[in-house]
Amino acid sequence: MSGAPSTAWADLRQVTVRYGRVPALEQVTLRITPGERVALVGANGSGKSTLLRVLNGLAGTQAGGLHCDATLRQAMLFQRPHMLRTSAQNNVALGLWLRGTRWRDARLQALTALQRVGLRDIAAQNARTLSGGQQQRVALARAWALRPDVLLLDEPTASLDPHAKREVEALMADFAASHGAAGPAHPVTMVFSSHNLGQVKRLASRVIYLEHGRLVADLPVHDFFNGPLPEAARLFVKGELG
Ligand SMILES: Nc1ncnc2c1ncn2[C@@H]1O[C@H](COP(=O)(O)OP(=O)(O)OP(=O)(O)O)[C@@H](O)[C@H]1O
Repeated sequence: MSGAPSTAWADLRQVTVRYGRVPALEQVTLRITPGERVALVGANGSGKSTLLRVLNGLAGTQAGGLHCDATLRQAMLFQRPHMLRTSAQNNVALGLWLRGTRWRDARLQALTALQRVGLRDIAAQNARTLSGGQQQRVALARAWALRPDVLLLDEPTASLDPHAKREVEALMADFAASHGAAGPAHPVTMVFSSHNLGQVKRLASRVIYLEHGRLVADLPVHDFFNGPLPEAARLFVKGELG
């Protein structure tokens, strides 16, 4: 990732991503500053996951400029977390070990992270046997243990029941209120995609609405839900809220 230095964590200018002939993002321009809680909303296929993948460096761009502050650490969570066939504690410890922490210390730090998500008691259980909600909490502990400055989440609660959804959402709020390795002056930046507009209202400070890969609205959360919106975004909100 390259580009002009910027105080923003991420600075995208006219970014375009295509999969073959399929346009996934079209000339998207946006800046995200540290500490923001940004929700990405839009219909299926509107480009939310692609935008998260661009921000995480997982997707290549065909056009435009992209700068991300590489000094800030990132972690990413997906709708269905990938758990290795070993204990929850080892699943968390492995992330730390891969970054150079000694295995013994990694296991100890993993326990602390699991405690933080309320799963200390099941640390020894095979992670693959845990419920979807518990697995997502292990994934949050895995991210937490790495003390990221930026947390990217792709529909993290989409496949969870209402109770598990609330638990994971509370942990996301807790995570967003904390700070990463850069220190207390640098609150965590959170970017998440969601189809749950209630969740967006509760967690986001800013909402980005995408349609067919284009950024159609980018507003503070209050304005998104209370102010005038472009027609497509207004109909989307009306439809999603039923
Ligand atoms: N690996 C891929 N190969 C080909 N096309 C892809 C690929 N990933 C995404 N696309 C296409 O790019 C467009 C944007 O997809 P993306 O997954 O970013 O949307 P989304 O808003 O996250 O959708 P959803 O809400 O269903 O998760 C869609 O038309 C999709 O079919």
